[in-house]
Formats: sequence, structure tokens, C-alpha cells
Amino acid sequence: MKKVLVTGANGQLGQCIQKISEYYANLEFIFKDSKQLDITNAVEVDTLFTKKKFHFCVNCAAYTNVEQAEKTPDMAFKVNAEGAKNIALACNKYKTTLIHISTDYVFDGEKEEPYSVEDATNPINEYGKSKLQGELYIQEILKKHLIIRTSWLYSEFGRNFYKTILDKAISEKILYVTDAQTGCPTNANHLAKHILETINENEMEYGVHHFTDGHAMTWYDFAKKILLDKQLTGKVELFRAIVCNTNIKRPRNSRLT
Ligand SMILES: NC(=O)C1=CN([C@@H]2O[C@H](COP(=O)(O)OP(=O)(O)OC[C@H]3O[C@@H](n4cnc5c(N)ncnc54)[C@H](OP(=O)(O)O)[C@@H]3O)[C@@H](O)[C@H]2O)C=CC1
Ligand SMILES: Cc1cn([C@H]2C[C@H](O)[C@@H](COP(=O)(O)OP(=O)(O)O[C@H]3O[C@@H](C)C(=O)[C@@H](O)[C@H]3O)O2)c(=O)[nH]c1=O
Repeated sequence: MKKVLVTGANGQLGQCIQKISEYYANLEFIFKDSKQLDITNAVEVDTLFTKKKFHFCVNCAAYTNVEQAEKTPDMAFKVNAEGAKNIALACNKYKTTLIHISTDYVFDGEKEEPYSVEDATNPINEYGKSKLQGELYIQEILKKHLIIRTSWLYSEFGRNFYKTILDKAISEKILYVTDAQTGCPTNANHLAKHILETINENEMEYGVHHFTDGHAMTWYDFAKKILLDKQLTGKVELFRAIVCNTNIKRPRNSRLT
């Protein structure tokens, strides 16, 4: 029986993994939320790994508030870079394979085509920079790792664009959504399944991988699709945002291939 530690287990992706975990009877899951395991505490991380022999660690713990990360980059780096480093050190010491989740925001968005794993990274905001530093630590410390970059996650869990648009469609009459960024919305449930299927495969190709649902669109297009799918188009008017109410830089194009 393979033992799988899932960190940040009460986040969006962590909850998607919990939801399907019962279908993987050959895997023994140990779910740890931020209260049960603080990945920024190296001693806490090491102690947990000493007690149990994990075959895999899926690191879902992260600082994901992109706007707040710009104001308090130290917080983002503490979790996304130093926290990832602590996990990588423990995985290396206790021979655990690490599956770490990263982001499309490691790219600057200046490329016209979708980004492949061979493309150079160049993050333009603090969240992206902190996530890239996490990737670099992992690559430096540990051979047995899989870094899965994904984008624009949404699901029934946690805080995400999909749920925000549904909430706004109820509370507001007009929605303004930017069409200045293009990316691939990805259902976090699909990513959860992909991760567990990958664990179940006998051979794992270490390194950086990209995983999305594959359909590129702007945030405006995505909002339109959400309203259509939920039959809310008559309830709220949707406009392309002319002025962006945020000063945070986000990649213009972050399609992943
Ligand atoms: N959401 C998205 O659109 C995308 C996310 N990703 C990446 O996917 C991964 C999962 O994201 P998602 O599930 O959406 O994010 P969430 O913010 O929903 O979940 C992250 C979880 O990490 C926990 N956490 C924060 N700090 C710590 C800490 N120091 N120790 C342990 N746990 C901590 C949070 O707990 P608490 O709430 O208690 O702080 C939260 O439960 C992340 O690595 C993210 O960078 C990549 C691309 C897109
Ligand atoms: C809710 C809303 C957002 N927007 C804009 C702001 C932003 O440019 C874009 C998306 O808003 P969000 O707050 O979801 O953006 P953001 O938090 O940047 O989303 C990112 O999160 C991190 C964790 C990732 O890793 C990325 O892949 C990506 O999903 O839409 C509007 O224009 N109008 C709106 O009503």
C-alpha cells in the first residue's frame, strides 16, 4: 500500500483530492491541513516524515492570494519558496517522491504561442516569483520530483474566479471582466484525478510537466461561459472591463501546452 501525504489538504485542490481519495483503495492517504502541518516549520515537517514513511507527498500547500502577495511578498516567499524547500528536504531525506503544484504565472506572458516546459520562466508578480523560487529549490534538492504547472484552477471548493463570478451574478447587476489575459481554465477535480492516476502508474517521468483542461480563453470569455452554463445570462449584464481595477501585473498570455 502506497502512503500518500497531502499537504494544504483543506485548500481547493486538497479538497478535490479528498473527494476522490476513496476510489483509490490501494493508496493510504494522510491529509494535513495548515493547522496540522505548517510547511514553513522545518522541524514540524521533518518530525512528521520521521514518524511515517511516505512514498509520495502531494504539496497542495501554497500562498495563492495574488493581490496580497504583492503587498506582503515575504509571506508568499515564506510559504511558496521556503515551505516548498522544507518539503523537498524532507522528501530527499526520507526517500519520498514529491508531486508539487506550480503555476502559469512563472511566465511573463510575452510569448504569442502557448508556453511549453522548455520555455524560459520570467515571472512578473510576487506570487509568480515566489512559486518559481519554490520550483528552483525542489530541482536543486531532490531528483525524485514532479512539478506540475497548471492554470486558472476552479472547482466547487475554496476561493476561485468561477465561484466569484457566480456570487457576483447574484449580488450585482453588471459585471466588468477583463479580456487582457488569456489562459486555460482548469477544473481542479481533473487535476486531482491526474495526480492520483500519475501516482498509480508504475513509471513516473520526473521533472516539470504542464497540465490544463486545454481550452484557451480570456477571463471575459470564461465569465461568459460560466454565466451561460449556469443559465444566468439574463440575470446579469457582462461587459469587457476597459479599466482594470488592479495594479497587479498578470501575464497577458499564460496558455500552457
Ligand atoms: N488556484 C489557482 O488558480 C491555481 C493554483 N495553482 C497552485 O495549485 C496549488 C493548489 O492551489 P489551490 O488549492 O487553488 O490553493 P488554495 O489557496 O485553495 O489552498 C492552499 C492551501 O494551502 C494552505 N497553506 C497556506 N500556508 C500554509 C502553510 N504554511 N502550511 C501548510 N499549508 C498552508 C492554505 O491553508 P489556509 O487557508 O489555512 O492558509 C490552503 O488550504 C498551489 O500550489 C497553487 O500555487 C496553480 C495554478 C492556478
Ligand atoms: C472577479 C473579477 C476578476 N477580474 C479579473 C482580475 C484578474 O485579472 C482576472 C482573474 O481574477 P482572479 O482574482 O481569479 O485572478 P488571480 O488570483 O490572478 O488568478 C490566478 O491565481 C493564481 C493562484 C494562479 O496560479 C493563476 O493560475 C490564476 O488562477 O480577472 C475582473 O476583471 N472582474 C471581476 O469581476
